[in-house]
Amino acid sequence: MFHSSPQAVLDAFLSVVATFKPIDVIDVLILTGVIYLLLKLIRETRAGQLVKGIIFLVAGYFISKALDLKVVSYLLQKTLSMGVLAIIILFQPELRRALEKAGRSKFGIRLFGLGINSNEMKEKWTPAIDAICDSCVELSASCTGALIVVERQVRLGEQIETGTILNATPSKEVFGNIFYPKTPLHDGAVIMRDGIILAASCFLPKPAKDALINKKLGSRHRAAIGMSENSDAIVIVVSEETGQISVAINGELTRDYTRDKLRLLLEDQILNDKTEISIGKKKLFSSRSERRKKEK
Ligand SMILES: Nc1ncnc2c1ncn2[C@@H]1O[C@H](COP(=O)(O)OP(=O)(O)OP(=O)(O)O)[C@@H](O)[C@H]1O
Repeated sequence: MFHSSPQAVLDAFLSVVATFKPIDVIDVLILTGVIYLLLKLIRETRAGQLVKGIIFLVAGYFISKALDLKVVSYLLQKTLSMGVLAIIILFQPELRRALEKAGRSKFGIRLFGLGINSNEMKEKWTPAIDAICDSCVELSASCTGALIVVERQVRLGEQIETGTILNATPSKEVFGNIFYPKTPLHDGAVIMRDGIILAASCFLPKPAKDALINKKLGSRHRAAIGMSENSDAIVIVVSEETGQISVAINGELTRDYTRDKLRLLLEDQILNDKTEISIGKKKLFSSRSERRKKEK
């Protein structure tokens, strides 16, 4: 029987303190970190509703137990024990994104040695950045729609499989040919890896909350937002309608890039490996912040 008198609580507390070892601090810190990440994941996804449902089921289980409702408590117990599997299936995209995010964090990259030496990056990407900037300016002037994905730590094999492998050295002529209307590869996105045009005509994922996005944005811009939400890729869009150059990073689309601003951003992001946009651009759409506002 549990005695909850103040003396019993104090005794229990003192016995915990007496047996506390330095390793327990690490134990507590890890548990705190896991709980913090879970709460963050729940806040940022539709998991919040599910957690409310689980609390409802747990409360129902204890009430039915207390009232000795055998069948109801048996059914609730079985439902709850299957809950873990259901959560994994229902939240597969969110769990996957969270694990990918952990893997591409600075700690994860260092831990698994995935970082690429900066000289190597410069060698591979400097001519590619030139080609992207030159091409975007030309495509913009002729109002030719374009979608260019720069792959970073997260591999985009799933999207690459939907397109056609090219392995081409980037240049404004090659980009011009790919995106020229009515040619076989103009539809879809180009994916670049290690400074090379790896594939063209690739299909990109939709944003998680398509309905919350500015209605003025068409499918090309939405695909750019979706791809940048699902990975750490930089996605460059040239609008067929207005010729405007936009960039999506981390689910946020920023617009009105000139050649110089685009070059600055790409150098900053790719060569200096910045994870956030560092030039002062007005955000047209912020999927995460907008989502949070709507969910409040
Ligand atoms: N999921 C996707 N993955 C890759 N490319 C896509 C995707 N959705 C649309 N596109 C590309 O965008 C084109 C359609 O663009 P749409 O006019 O709907 O978009 P938009 O954002 O209004 O762009 P624009 O300003 O260029 O008109 C398609 O022909 C295709 O090339």
